Amino acid sequence: MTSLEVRDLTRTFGDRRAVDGVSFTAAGGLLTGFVGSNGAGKTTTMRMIMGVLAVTAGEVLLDGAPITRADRRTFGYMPEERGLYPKQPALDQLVYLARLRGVAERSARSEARDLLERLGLGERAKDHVEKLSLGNQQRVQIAAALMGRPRALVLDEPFSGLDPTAVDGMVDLLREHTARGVPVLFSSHQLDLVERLCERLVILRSGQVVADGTPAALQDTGAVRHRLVVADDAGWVRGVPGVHTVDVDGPVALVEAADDAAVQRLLATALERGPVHELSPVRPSLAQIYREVTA
Ligand SMILES: Nc1ncnc2c1ncn2[C@@H]1O[C@H](COP(=O)(O)OP(=O)(O)OP(=O)(O)O)[C@@H](O)[C@H]1O
Repeated sequence: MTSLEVRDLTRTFGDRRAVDGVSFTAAGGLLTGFVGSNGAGKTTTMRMIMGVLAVTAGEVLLDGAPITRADRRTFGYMPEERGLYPKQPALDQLVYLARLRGVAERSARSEARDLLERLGLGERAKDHVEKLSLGNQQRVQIAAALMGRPRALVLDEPFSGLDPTAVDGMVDLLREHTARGVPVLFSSHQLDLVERLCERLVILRSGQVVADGTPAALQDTGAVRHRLVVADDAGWVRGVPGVHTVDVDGPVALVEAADDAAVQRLLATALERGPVHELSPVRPSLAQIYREVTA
């Protein structure tokens, strides 16, 4: 099991702190989602992890020790700026990249064929990259990061531009890597996807970590919400003490209760007024949590 940690990572550009004391761990065997609005500092953090950008302060640790250049060569990295050669066939390019990582020619070729096949590009392996659609170029880029049994994966927006089938293929591949203990850190703006995939989530705002944990733990922090469905208009919930009304839409109300007593008061009041069809706790979606912590 490999663990990748950043500690107090900071990067300034002029007097602007793009990354400001960021600490988190991408644990081995887990998919860690890295989210935050445009300009929050995700790419800058990933570049520092990969050593393509110098750190202003802080450190990157692999299994508890300062990371070395040799360590980084064993990583699979998908940079924000895609780096494929347009005039070279996809297959040759993957083989070349794997050879740079020390993989023998024959196994590199068979691995590249296998990966392209699994990413739906088996028939296009000999096409020049420039002849592929953008989404297919993206698939080749993914294959490039996954070649040669990487020790860790750092992927900047790996899902952008992929169709749902390619997303599923990619997820299966990533899970094979986590199954052998590899830490996978990936950035994304697709919160529904992040919610579906991630065992761990790090949310960045203005260069700082504002949330870090499992999606379930993040969903459990903050006030518990309840959804109430009655027979008639539920506007009366606004008058129940200890209950903050988030939204009322006809007979359906979404509320935040201060404590259990307030929930019971809400239920008692509802029953006095007529039938109650539903009263249930509601976990906030990741999108809601994201909006709250990045607001
Ligand atoms: N080379 C650079 N020179 C100056 N400023 C930079 C440089 N690289 C990044 N920045 C600034 O650092 C901040 C963080 O940018 P970064 O690209 O890391 O954000 P991001 O979270 O990856 O955003 P996005 O979701 O848009 O990709 C931004 O304000 C950006 O303008």
